[in-house]
Amino acid sequence: MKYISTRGQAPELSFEDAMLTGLARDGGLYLPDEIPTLSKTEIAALSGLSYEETAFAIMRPYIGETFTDTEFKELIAKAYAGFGHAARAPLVQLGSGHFLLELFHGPTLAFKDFAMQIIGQMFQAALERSGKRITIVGATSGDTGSAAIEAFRGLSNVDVFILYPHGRVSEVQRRQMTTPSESNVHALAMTGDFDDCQARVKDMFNDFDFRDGVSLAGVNSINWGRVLAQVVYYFSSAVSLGAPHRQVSFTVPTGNFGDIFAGYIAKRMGLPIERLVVATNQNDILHRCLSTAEYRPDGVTPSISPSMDIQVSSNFERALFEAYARDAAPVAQLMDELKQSGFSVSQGALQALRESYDSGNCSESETSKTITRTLAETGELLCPHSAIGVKVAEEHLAADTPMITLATAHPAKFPDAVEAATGIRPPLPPRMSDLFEREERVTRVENDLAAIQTLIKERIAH
Ligand SMILES: Cc1ncc(COP(=O)(O)O)c(C=O)c1O
Ligand SMILES: N[C@@H](CCOP(=O)(O)O)C(=O)O
Repeated sequence: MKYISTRGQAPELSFEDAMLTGLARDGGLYLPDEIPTLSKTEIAALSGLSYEETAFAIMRPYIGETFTDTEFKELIAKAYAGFGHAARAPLVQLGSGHFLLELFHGPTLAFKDFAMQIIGQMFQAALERSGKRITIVGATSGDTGSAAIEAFRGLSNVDVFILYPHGRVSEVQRRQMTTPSESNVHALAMTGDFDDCQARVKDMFNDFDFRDGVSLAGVNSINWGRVLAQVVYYFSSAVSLGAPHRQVSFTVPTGNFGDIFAGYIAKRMGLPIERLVVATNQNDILHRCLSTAEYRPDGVTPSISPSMDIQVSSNFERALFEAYARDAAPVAQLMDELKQSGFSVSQGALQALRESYDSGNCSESETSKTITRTLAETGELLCPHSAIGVKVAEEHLAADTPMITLATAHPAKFPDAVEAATGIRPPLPPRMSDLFEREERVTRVENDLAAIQTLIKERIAH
């Protein structure tokens, strides 16, 4: 299988190279040249498998010769061994036809662990083989950064730099990034919002001297490997509710569009998904675009769901590529327009997007009320991001099709918002109970590309 760029001007790569490359050299995102499909019989055969076995079955067709079957099974086993729940991604029932997929039992308590843990294993194996050393630079609104640091801390052939928006992540998220003591971990608190952090990361990829000089790699969901690993839990959850003999729908709290795009891939692979619902917070550019065709970022407004405070949604580019029938030219054109004031999606592409995705948004007060009400009605304590999913899902429930809402983070990552809504301050799991006593190590940086590049070069020279 070959990987192609959404902008059509970068070399085609193997899985291993696409994974280690991150952003394509034309600024686009890599996607497989064709999406493999599973027959009904093959999907039915997933029933009763462990999460690890399902991960192998779903991801294997994409990885080509990168790992042997035995190697890949070992990497998967190591990736999920540290999860705090035997099912890895348990499904709980919230109400009639409505289920919650708990994706927060990994080491950093957010869904990012599902992909980052296996990416960490795959990077390590590939780097050990090649003897190469890389510099990972990532942008985070809180969860990707902590998951990446957890996956790469202490590795001798990797430095990991994480840019997060200063003052705009929760204290737990910040401490998860600033308290690891390993010298290859570099938490950078940048002035600005998540979109600024992500833009600087993309600038670094587009500066080829810098990129090649530091052997830059990316673990944001610009990396296809991240999206691929997230496809697995769509299959595991749908099959446990009766797929492929029954359709299911999903609602996904959405920011950078990686998670819901993984659902789209699952559907293209043959999983009978009736609807994929994009749930946004007040930074609802995706909902507005799906409603009006207009994609015009107007600044991020901080919310109680900070991980979704995003207006320049990276993976929407992959969705556009599919909506334009994989024609890279209009996608490249729209991405150029995005650098100015934004763009309008053509009517044909809008129709294609609407065939794939429904959408809804959720205000701050609705988010809080949903946390309060869900606890009272079901006993489930939601994080604000998951609450947005639940609220929007409730607006899209259909009589005959079960709805699965993705619970993307543990409530203890956002204790202030949860306590304000319920009076309960959710405790951290015992393994993290000393998080607030650990010493923090962080560098404050301005939104200044050259200064950040200099800092990175100086740090890796040591
Ligand atoms: C807790 C949480 N929920 C939802 C999202 C949105 O996911 P995505 O960016 O894949 O759309 C994120 C981060 O992006 C997150 O950290
Ligand atoms: N919400 C994310 C934002 C980055 O998303 P990614 O999936 O592209 O890494 C975060 O928590 O950092």
